[in-house]
Amino acid sequence: MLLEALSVTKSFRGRRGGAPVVAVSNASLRAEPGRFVAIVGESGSGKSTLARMLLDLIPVTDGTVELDGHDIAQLRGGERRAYRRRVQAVLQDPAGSLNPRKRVEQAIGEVVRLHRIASGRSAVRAKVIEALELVGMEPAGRFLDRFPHELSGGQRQRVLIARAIALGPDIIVADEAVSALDASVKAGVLKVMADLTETIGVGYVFITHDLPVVRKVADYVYVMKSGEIVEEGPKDRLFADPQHPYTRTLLAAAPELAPAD
Ligand SMILES: Nc1ncnc2c1ncn2[C@@H]1O[C@H](COP(=O)(O)OP(=O)(O)OP(=O)(O)O)[C@@H](O)[C@H]1O
Repeated sequence: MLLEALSVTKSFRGRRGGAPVVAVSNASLRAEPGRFVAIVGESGSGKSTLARMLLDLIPVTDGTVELDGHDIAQLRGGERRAYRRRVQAVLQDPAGSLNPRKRVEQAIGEVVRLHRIASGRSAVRAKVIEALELVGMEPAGRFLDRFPHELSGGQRQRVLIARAIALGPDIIVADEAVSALDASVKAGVLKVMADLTETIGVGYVFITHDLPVVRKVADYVYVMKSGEIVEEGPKDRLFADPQHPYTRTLLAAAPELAPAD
């Protein structure tokens, strides 16, 4: 399975007749199962817009997003539903990704039913428990009846990850998924995410402005600036020998990440 953005551009209509905003310009990237790909760049560089195009939430203005060589804009009905299952979003919890009135079992269980991963109360529950265990929430039974406000920030983020992996995705597009967490909690959640590339073989497009995070977990890095990908490469190469002045500036400004707990 291969997910690609091929020279994608997104422009938004300018406010009150102003010039259009080109949020993403001619960007190409590749993501595949088992691989941790990161997109870094400062606020407003177009990362979230690129993520939303990959997730099929907004259409591209130009270029294509392709799954195994098929333009996702052409997908219909069942094919589009399958895409929505295979490419999952994990956003940061403060964005209101979890409904405050739903318990953990319901929050995860309802997407499991919706995508027909399992049906029947006990099969759905088993799937929910399996997903919670994969993100380190053990014993999972303790968390099933909790509401989001009864969980810590790190636990809420794990529930969001569990909800995504319960569907057996190939790729998770994570937009600032750990950015709001305290340093030590962040390291734990990151480790859970990184481990999933091996335990279930999921791949990531991990969007962040946080370079220490990238340094810790990414295999391959794309650097975005003003809507363009200005540099890309395997993490070790990029950190050891940044080519673009913007990448060098980013690296110079990055603090160290706290050690994992
Ligand atoms: N719906 C929209 N209408 C108009 N302009 C938009 C829209 N969405 C994003 N933009 C603009 O596109 C540019 C890129 O925004 P985007 O949110 O993709 O950047 P980002 O790198 O994700 O930043 P952040 O880290 O702050 O979320 C910004 O100039 C933003 O104002």
